[in-house]
Amino acid sequence: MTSALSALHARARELLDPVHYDFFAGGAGDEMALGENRGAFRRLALLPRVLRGNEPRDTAVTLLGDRAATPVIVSPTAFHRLAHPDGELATARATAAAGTILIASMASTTAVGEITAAAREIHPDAAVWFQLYLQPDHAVTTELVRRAEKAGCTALVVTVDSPVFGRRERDERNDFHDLPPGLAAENMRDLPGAPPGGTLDIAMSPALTWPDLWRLRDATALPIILKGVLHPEDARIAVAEGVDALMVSNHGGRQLDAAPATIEALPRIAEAVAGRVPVLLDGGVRRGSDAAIALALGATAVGVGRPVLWGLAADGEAGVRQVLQVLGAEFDHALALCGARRPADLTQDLVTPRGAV
Ligand SMILES: Cc1cc2nc3c(=O)[nH]c(=O)nc-3n(C[C@H](O)[C@H](O)[C@H](O)COP(=O)(O)O)c2cc1C
Ligand SMILES: O=C(O)C(=O)c1ccccc1
Repeated sequence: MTSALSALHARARELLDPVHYDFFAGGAGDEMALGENRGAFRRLALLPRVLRGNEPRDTAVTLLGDRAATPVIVSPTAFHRLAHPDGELATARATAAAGTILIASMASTTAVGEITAAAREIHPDAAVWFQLYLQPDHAVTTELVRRAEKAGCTALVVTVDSPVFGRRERDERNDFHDLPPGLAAENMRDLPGAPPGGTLDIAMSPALTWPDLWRLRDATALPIILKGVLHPEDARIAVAEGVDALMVSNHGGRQLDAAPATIEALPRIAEAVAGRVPVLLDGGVRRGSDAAIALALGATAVGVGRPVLWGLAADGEAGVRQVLQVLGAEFDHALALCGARRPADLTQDLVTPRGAV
C-alpha cells in the first residue's frame, strides 16, 4: 500500500534535481540513525483501550503559550526554495492553514520576517518559532535573535546537536556544498562581520558551552527550546539551567550516525524531565500513530522534517497542507481507536514492544 505521504515523496523524487533530493533525503555515514528512527517506531505497538466513550475528541495542544491544532508541528529544515520556488512562504502558509507551529530554520532561503508575515496573512495568530545555531560571535547571535523578535517569532529553538556539521556522504559524492546562484541563506544577510550586502556563513562551533546559552537567555525574553538532546543527564542540566522546553532529536540522522532512534531515547529523557518542561520529539514520524506513540511515551508534540519537504517539492503550499492534514487526521484516528479523547489521555501503558504481547 502506498500512503499519501509516500506518494508525495515519490513525486518529489521525480521532480527534484537528484543532488538536491539527496541533500534532503540523506543522513550521515551509513544512515543508520536515519533508518533506525523509522525502524524503532515499527518495533512499538499501541495497546488500545475499549468502550471508553471517547467522543468528542480534541487533538489540540498548547506549547509555551502557542496553540497547535494537532500535536504535529514543523521541524526546522534548511533551503526550502531548493524544493519549490515559493519556498518557505508556501510552508508558512500551509502550516498556518493547518493551525500548527512552524519552526523556521536559520538556514531559510527566505528572511524570517517574510515567513511570519506569510503565516499571519493566513491566520493572525499563526505561531512561528525561530531555530538558530549559537554563533561564535555573540553579536551575530543577538542580531539574529533581534530579527526573530522583530518578525514576531514566539520562541527560539537552539540546535545543540551540531558542534560540527555531520558527514553526509551523499553530499560529498555529489559535491553539494553551496546554494545555486539566486538563492541565499537570507537570515544571514548584512550581519555584523558580513561583507556589505552579502551573507555570513552559518557557523557550527565545538567550543560552545552552557555559559553561551546563558548569554542567549540574557539577550532575550523569548522562551528557549533546546533541540538535539539525547542524554538524560543533559536533559536534567537543561531544566536546571532554566531551559523552557526540550526537543529529543538526532537531526533526522544527519549528525551522529551512531545516535539512537529518537523514540528509543525519549522515555529516559521524559523520566529525567519529570514533567517540569514540555518535551518534543522529531525523527521518523510518518504516521499519526507515530505521533500517538511519542505522546504516550512522554512527548507533548512531535515535529516532521522531510515529509514537509516532500509535500513542498511535490505540490508547493497544497502539498505541505496535505502532509499536515493527513498526519493530523491520522492522529485523531489513532486517538479514536485507542479509546482516547485528547492527547493527555495517551499514557505510557498504551505502548508495548511489538512481539511482547
Ligand atoms: C534537509 C534537512 C535540513 C535540515 N535543516 C535543519 C536546520 O537548518 N536546523 C535544524 O535544527 N535542523 C535541521 N534539520 C533537522 C530537522 O529539524 C529534524 O530534526 C529532522 O528532519 C527530523 O527528522 P525527519 O526528517 O525524519 O522528520 C534538517 C533536516 C533535513 C532533512
Ligand atoms: O542540513 C542540515 O541538516 C542542516 O541543519 C543545515 C544547517 C545549515 C545549513 C544547511 C543545512
